[in-house]
Amino acid sequence: MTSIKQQIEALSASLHQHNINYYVDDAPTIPDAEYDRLLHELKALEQQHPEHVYPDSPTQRVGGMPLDKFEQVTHLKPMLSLDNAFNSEDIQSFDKRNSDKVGRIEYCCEPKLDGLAVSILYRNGILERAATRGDGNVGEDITENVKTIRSIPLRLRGEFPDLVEIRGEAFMPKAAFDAVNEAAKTKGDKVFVNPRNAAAGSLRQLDSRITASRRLDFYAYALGVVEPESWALAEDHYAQLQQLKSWGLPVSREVKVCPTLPDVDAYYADILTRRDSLDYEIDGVVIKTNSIAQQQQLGFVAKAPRWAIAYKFPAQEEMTLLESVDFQVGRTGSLTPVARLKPVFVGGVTVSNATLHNADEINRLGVKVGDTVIIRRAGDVIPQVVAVVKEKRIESAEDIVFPTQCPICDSDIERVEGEAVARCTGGLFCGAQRKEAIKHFASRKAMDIDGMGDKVVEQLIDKELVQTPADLFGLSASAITMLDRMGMKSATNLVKALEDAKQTTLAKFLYSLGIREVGEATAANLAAHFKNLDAIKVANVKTLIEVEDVGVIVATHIEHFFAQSHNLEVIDALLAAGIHWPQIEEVAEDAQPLKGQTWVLTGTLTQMGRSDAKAKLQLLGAKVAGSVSKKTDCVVAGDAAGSKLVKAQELGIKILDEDGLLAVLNG
Ligand SMILES: NC(=O)c1ccc[n+]([C@@H]2O[C@H](COP(=O)([O-])OP(=O)(O)OC[C@H]3O[C@@H](n4cnc5c(N)ncnc54)[C@H](O)[C@@H]3O)[C@@H](O)[C@H]2O)c1
Ligand SMILES: [Zn+2]
Repeated sequence: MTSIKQQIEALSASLHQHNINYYVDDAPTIPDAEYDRLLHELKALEQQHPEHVYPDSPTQRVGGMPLDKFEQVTHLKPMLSLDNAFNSEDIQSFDKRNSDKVGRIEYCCEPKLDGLAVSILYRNGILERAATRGDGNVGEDITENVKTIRSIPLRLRGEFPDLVEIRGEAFMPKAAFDAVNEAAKTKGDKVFVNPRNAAAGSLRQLDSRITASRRLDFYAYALGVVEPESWALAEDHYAQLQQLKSWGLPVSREVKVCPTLPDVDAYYADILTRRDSLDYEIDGVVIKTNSIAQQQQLGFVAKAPRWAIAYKFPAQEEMTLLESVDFQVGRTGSLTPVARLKPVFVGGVTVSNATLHNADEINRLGVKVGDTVIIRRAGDVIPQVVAVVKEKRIESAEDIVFPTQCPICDSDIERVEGEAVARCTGGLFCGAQRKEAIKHFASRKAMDIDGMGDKVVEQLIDKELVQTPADLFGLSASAITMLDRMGMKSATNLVKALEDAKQTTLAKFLYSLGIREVGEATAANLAAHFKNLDAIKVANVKTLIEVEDVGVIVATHIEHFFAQSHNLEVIDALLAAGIHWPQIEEVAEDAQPLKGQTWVLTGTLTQMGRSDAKAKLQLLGAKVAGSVSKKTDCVVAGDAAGSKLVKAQELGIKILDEDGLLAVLNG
């Protein structure tokens, strides 16, 4: 059995290490809730065994420590932490303990901003020095960085003391946090776990240009040292904050005087409901004794004032076990790994699933099945796995393996090089992709089935009248009348529209299959190049990239699509249903009058889409380029054509308007 002393030492050592991770490296490895539990455990042990309370215990000292890469600043008055309360009873006993000593207390309530404490010294109204809290006695000189925060005045306004120290919270607004992490992910840099760590990491930069780019903000919440001491400060905390405001310092609009405890509870409840809509993170409210005289009577304990308390909100980060990973197929075939978690209460709800996004994200996190992970749920945002608690990794933890077959339709899964997302290639057949596939198939630029809108498609699938596009052509008018607001007349019209749609072109048919990245223009190029469907079915990447505008990625998608037997079955069924198109004639050289020419399209065409025009020009043999150069043979200038038209004029290149183009196309 370990002795109490050993237990206390082990807990202290662990908390000390977590303090370093959090305050020095800005990279905690466990969620705050877990840290708080460990600290609570230590406090309880120390209470039972006061002989083992050491002066350097994490319960006795502010957790931070100044880094020696910064100049050190000794605070004129220590910067302390706050005691925590987690429920209304905690607040009641806080109030009772204090009012027993000093009589009835009025409170001032403020949001507990989730950033880091900063002290700013103004001498004769000029910002002289700014420092972090550090270990409470010695902080770091971050003057240059603090000066980059736009809301902090470099010079005070109005009437102010000769020397005044302002204390407040520097924080990173939610939007700035998202932007910083988005950019870091793109660059493959380290991602911050939460806005607090991001703010601390940004403010403790040796290069203040980096700090400036991070869009930090600041709210003042207290006065430190003031000289001369006789200077007329207001007598309560709320009024002092108004003084700070009159000097030009930003003060939160949410600060409120709460005369009674029920007012305090109401304040807490109100701001908790608005937590998600605030521009910045808060992790609770700070309840302060409003009267400065009462504050002085109450004084301090080891590392916190007796006259204030932090009333914490439910944690937004928790840790739990990742039990398994499932793969969901989205409506466009994308495969999303979903973490199945041991249920955990976080952000006010019980969470048992979290998205892992894609393979890149899994690699970035280095997460395995069987790991203990940190889950973050802030507001309505879907729960995220933000980190692995590496120290809790078990030996039997297993790598997450992506399936090679679609869990819904068993088609091959492809992950094209350079793309983060893996996808099911069974687009025409896959149950997960059915609705999107058929909506696309029926759309105007594809098979152009009149009256087959999105709503109709959705109902046909929901009522299980249709599973693949081929089933559309077997629909009877009486079956169609089962849909909402579909009388016999409209149903008959729809059957007729289906019949009419069977007559199409190879290009439209290819486009309607919904092959990834095969748009109208590519479909037209494929049709013109291969001239019949059978040739396209057996084409491979090597032969496909010979087609105008088809690169390796598109070619890979096409090859994979036609390699799926289920897709081929649906195509056969479509042809059996009577879909047909005119044979594409071998185009003789002289039928390609624009062979060897380079054309450029610019401006808006009113009678056809740009991609249509491009495909038609290509059929006539022209190459269609994106920019004008000396090698350009002709520029088609639609409405509002701009710089390309000007350049063509400068180079003396032939210019056609839309009518001119139509004349060429219609031969
Ligand atoms: N995950 C980890 O490994 C780890 C390690 C260490 C600490 N922590 C977390 O850090 C927190 C403890 O940190 P702490 O000691 O810095 O204290 P704290 O953040 O709980 O409370 C004190 C701080 O609140 C801030 N504050 C915000 N708004 C304020 C306001 N209106 N008035 C006054 N102060 C305001 C100040 O910066 C002050 O220093 C806990 O939540 C703990 O879980 C986590
Ligand atoms: Zn599938």
